[in-house]
Amino acid sequence: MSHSHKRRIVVLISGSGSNLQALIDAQNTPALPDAKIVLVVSNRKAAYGLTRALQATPPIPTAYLALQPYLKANPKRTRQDYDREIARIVVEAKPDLVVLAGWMHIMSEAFLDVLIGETQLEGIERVSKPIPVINLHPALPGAFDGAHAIERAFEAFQKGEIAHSGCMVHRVIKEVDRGEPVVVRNVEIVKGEPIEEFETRLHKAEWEIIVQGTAKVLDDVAPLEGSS
Ligand SMILES: Nc1nc2c(c(=O)[nH]1)N[C@@H](CN(C=O)c1ccc(C(=O)N[C@@H](CCC(=O)O)C(=O)O)cc1)CN2
Ligand SMILES: NCC(=O)N[C@@H]1O[C@H](COP(=O)([O-])[O-])[C@@H](O)[C@H]1O
Repeated sequence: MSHSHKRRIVVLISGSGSNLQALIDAQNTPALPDAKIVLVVSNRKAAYGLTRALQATPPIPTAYLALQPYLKANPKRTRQDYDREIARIVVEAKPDLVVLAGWMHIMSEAFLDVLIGETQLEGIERVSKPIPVINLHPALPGAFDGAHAIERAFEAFQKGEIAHSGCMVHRVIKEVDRGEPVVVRNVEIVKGEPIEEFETRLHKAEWEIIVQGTAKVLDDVAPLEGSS
């Protein structure tokens, strides 16, 4: 289907939002044409990424929902109920694409089933076309799945187990960080350097690949008008 209006992106964050900022800055540039971040969702109230969204021009709507307060307020509900609530917030924004940009929460199938139209939530239309979800991960495919990947890769390099590390954007499936890679970038680790220098190098690579990966999947799911 060719595209006549801005392609809609929802971004999920948990922290500083430097990758969200890369996406904000790339909107409607040749790197990310005809694209609009329509909502930023955080599971942490103090996430600076929420501030980045509100300080964007024009400001980007935000939503906040944390797991533990949700369970405390709803003692009969489960983590899956929480994930469905996140899915509701996301789907109501009618995205073409969902980007996990430092979202530090493992999504159960309850979330993914809503996004692919398998589950219909009460009060909202069933998703008619699966909404792709992608994730930015600070390691190479199959290398350091899960949390704290940067530290684990750096430690493995010190032990001589790896020659370099990297980062990737991948599709999100139930199995954490095992979805199909969309963009993969090797990142050098220099012998003797402090982890901070490696981390800085890696984040700079992430800021590039998150835009590339978002543009690539958007072009798959909502091609620009006139594109082949
Ligand atoms: N179903 C999927 N969910 C998520 C994926 C995925 O590929 N499939 N990617 C992750 C992102 N991620 C690494 O890239 C990641 C984030 C968080 C965790 C984790 O262990 N989270 C803990 C809580 C940690 C905390 O609150 O500090 C948890 O969820 O219990 C692992 C990997 C996003 N989700
Ligand atoms: N497993 C997921 C994970 O570790 N994600 C990592 O969180 C950081 C978010 O930074 P940001 O909040 O500045 O964009 C990024 O380094 C991203 O790779």
